[in-house]
Amino acid sequence: MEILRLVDVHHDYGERPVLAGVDLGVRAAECVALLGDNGAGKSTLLRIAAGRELPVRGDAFYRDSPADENQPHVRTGIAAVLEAGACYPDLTVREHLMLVALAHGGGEESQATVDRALARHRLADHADVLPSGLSSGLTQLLALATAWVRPYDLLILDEPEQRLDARARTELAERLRAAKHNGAALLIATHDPGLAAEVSDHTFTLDDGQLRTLTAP
Ligand SMILES: Nc1ncnc2c1ncn2[C@@H]1O[C@H](COP(=O)(O)OP(=O)(O)OP(=O)(O)O)[C@@H](O)[C@H]1O
Repeated sequence: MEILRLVDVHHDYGERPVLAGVDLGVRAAECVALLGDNGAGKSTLLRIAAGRELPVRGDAFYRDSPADENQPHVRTGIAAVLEAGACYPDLTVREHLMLVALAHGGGEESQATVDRALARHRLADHADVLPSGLSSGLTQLLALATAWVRPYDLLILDEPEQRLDARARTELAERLRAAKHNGAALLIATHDPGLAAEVSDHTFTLDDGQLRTLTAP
């Protein structure tokens, strides 16, 4: 079944159209990757898919109901790591992840879940560090780790590879494939065609506000 569906989505910020009739479906256990030039509209599309922004025309559906982050079931089901997330300056890496795990109902399992996420994101040695003490790559890994300590069935990531070194990028691809094999639907925007080729079932470029198929299975 389609977890995410965009139907004839149009969006603009004033005069210039950013999205001009986008149709897209993402099924369970499927990854869709978006490539495209700077300013092509990828982040805009992802924000609409995550229910953080309403399109000026057309519809975005999460599991057949409007994708609207004000709805609790949408926040429960969609894990989105988009533009640089907000950090609490006085919470450590571990405390950030515990906060997310507990807020999403992790309960007694949260500690073990967070320990696994720290290890898998190479953050174990930085668990007690404050955000101001993290490098840009480790900050990105913390943002990505927040999605791994909570349940979701739709994962939306905007340029998840940014600022990661080669090994971290390889590990990211492994985690994304694992998430897909566990049944999640994935939508990612990336400037790394290699990452798209490694993890996606369908890759599109966003050009003149429209999706064009780059590869098909
Ligand atoms: N909040 C906003 N207000 C006004 N214009 C915006 C806003 N957000 C995006 N835009 C504009 O919409 C267009 C698409 O931006 P968007 O960030 O979606 O592109 P992108 O494909 O993600 O780019 P990049 O690869 O550089 O991240 C750009 O021209 C951008 O300047």
